[in-house]
Amino acid sequence: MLGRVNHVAIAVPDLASATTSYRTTLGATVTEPQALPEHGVTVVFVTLPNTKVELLEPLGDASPIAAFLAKNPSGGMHHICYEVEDIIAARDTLKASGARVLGDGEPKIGAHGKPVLFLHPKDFQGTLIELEQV
Ligand SMILES: CC[C@H](C(=O)O)C(=O)SCCNC(=O)CCNC(=O)[C@H](O)C(C)(C)COP(=O)(O)OP(=O)(O)OC[C@H]1O[C@@H](n2cnc3c(N)ncnc32)[C@H](O)[C@@H]1OP(=O)(O)O
Ligand SMILES: [Co+2]
Repeated sequence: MLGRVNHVAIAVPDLASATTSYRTTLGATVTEPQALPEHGVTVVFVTLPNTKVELLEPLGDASPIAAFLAKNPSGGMHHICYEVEDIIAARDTLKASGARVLGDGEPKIGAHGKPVLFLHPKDFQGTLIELEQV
C-alpha cells in the first residue's frame, strides 16, 4: 500500500519565523507560503534531496492544528505523509481493517493538488498519517 514518504510535517506557531530558520539558518530551499483555507492552514515546503518537510501554521478560527499547537506552543512534528497509488482502494482497505479515516472519509485536494486523506493518530502509534495519491 505505502509508497515513498512524500513529506514530514511540522506545525509551527509562526510560519515566517520557521521559514527563516530553514531558509537562512539551515540554508534550505523553501517554497513561498500557500494558504489552504479549506484545510485551515498556511504551508510552505522545504525541498530536500529525498523528500520534503511541510511547515504549517493555523489559518482561520477553526484550524485542525490549533489544539495541537495549544499543547505544543513551540510547535512540533505533526504528521507524516505517505504516497499511495490508489487512495480509494487504500481507504477502503484501511476502513475494513477498522482504522478511522478522518473527516467524511472522502479525499480532499491537498497542497500538491492531489487527493489526500488522514488517519487517526490513535490507530497508528500516536502518529497522524496523511495519504496522498500520486
Ligand atoms: C491537506 C493539506 C496539507 C497537505 O499536506 O497537503 C496538510 O497536511 S494540512 C494538515 C492539517 N490538517 C489536518 O491535520 C487534518 C487531520 N487532522 C485532524 O482531523 C485533527 O488534527 C485530529 C483529529 C487528528 C486531532 O484533532 P484535535 O487535536 O482537535 O483533537 P483531539 O484534541 O481530540 O486529539 C485527539 C487525540 O489525538 C492526539 N493528536 C492530535 N493531533 C495529533 C497529531 N498531529 N499527532 C499525534 N497525536 C495527535 C491528541 O493529543 C489527542 O490525544 P489524547 O491522548 O486523547 O489527548
Ligand atoms: Co501534509
